[in-house]
Amino acid sequence: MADSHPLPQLAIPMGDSAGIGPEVILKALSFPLLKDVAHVCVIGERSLFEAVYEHLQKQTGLDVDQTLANPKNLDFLEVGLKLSPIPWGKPSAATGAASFQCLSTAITGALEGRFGGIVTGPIAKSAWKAAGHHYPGQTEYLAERSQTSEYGMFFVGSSPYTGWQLRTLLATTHIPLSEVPRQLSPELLTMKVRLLKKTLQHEFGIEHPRVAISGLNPHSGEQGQLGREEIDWLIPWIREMRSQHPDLTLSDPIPPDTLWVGPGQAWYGPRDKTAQPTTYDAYLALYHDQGLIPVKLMAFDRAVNTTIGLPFVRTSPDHGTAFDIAGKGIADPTSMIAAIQLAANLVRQRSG
Ligand SMILES: NC(=O)C1=CN([C@@H]2O[C@H](COP(=O)(O)OP(=O)(O)OC[C@H]3O[C@@H](n4cnc5c(N)ncnc54)[C@H](O)[C@@H]3O)[C@@H](O)[C@H]2O)C=CC1
Ligand SMILES: NCC(=O)COP(=O)(O)O
Repeated sequence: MADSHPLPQLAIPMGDSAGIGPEVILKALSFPLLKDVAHVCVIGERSLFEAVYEHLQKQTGLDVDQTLANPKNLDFLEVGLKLSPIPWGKPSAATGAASFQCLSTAITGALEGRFGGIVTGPIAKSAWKAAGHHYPGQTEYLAERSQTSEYGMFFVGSSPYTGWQLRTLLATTHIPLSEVPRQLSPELLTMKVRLLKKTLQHEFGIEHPRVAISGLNPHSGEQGQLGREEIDWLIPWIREMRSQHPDLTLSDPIPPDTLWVGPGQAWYGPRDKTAQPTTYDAYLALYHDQGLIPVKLMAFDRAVNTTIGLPFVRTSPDHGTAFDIAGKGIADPTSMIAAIQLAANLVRQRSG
């Protein structure tokens, strides 16, 4: 397939069919601009998408010609699912098994070179568990299937107000908060910084990246008074990294709250138009919510989650399954559109 088609080849596994995945896929693929960006193959059953299309048409009064792609006009890779009627808002072992099978099929296609990238629909981790698939998320399954030990969860969002791009890597991801200090180590951060530098240089064209590192404790420990990780190993590790990577600028550990003041100003535009916010090319957050609270405050409707370090491109909208609004026709596809655009750009970058 890849040889006969000049556009990047992307697979979109549908995600959990009880959620908004199929809806945001149909909405995103109705954008004519995306036709020139990538060739897309939806992984899931055409009949399921037809049922979603008909439901949204009948139940919500959407002007379907304007807002939804007609499944008749899309390419599907079917995997033999039997999931109708759609269980709106009610994930189960069956929907978990189905979303897992769709992702698995997409990964096989990417590993065989049929797809340059995968744009995942949102899944419910609990439904995967109910189906017997004990992965913390799609990221970890993608890494295992591609035998990738060094990978990272990286979020990218462009401001609609200023055009500034917020890029955030999470050092640890789907683990309990109590585990974070135990899992953080100089070795783990060294790997994450190496991956981040490579990504910024090769995929975002930033030759000498500037990276801000968050402290772990309030006020970055306040000289050990509020926590010792910064003094005991984080600051010595940063010094060592600076000597190993002269082409990279690394900040000291910045207090985890004030770290986000500059990005907030750069995202919304500074109040004082003459003041230049202090910003970095990327932000290394030490745990999931330290990075994702600011990302979602600023960019929930448009940030993209991308897994760096894989042998193929993987992006995803930053939101989840949104079971509370499934089937209502009100899901916003902006993040899915951005995920498709970023995946296409990254595939192009990789193919030179
Ligand atoms: N990449 C993935 O597969 C992800 C999956 N999840 C999964 O999603 C499930 C629900 O997680 P939550 O924390 O509730 O997050 P969520 O993102 O699904 O929903 C949070 C809130 O935002 C709203 N929302 C989300 N996406 C929206 C959209 N496109 N348009 C309009 N409103 C939207 C929802 O209605 C809800 O009120 C969980 O099972 C979680 O594991 C969460 C994040 C990423
Ligand atoms: N909150 C981010 C998230 O849950 C990403 O999940 P996944 O992409 O690993 O499935």
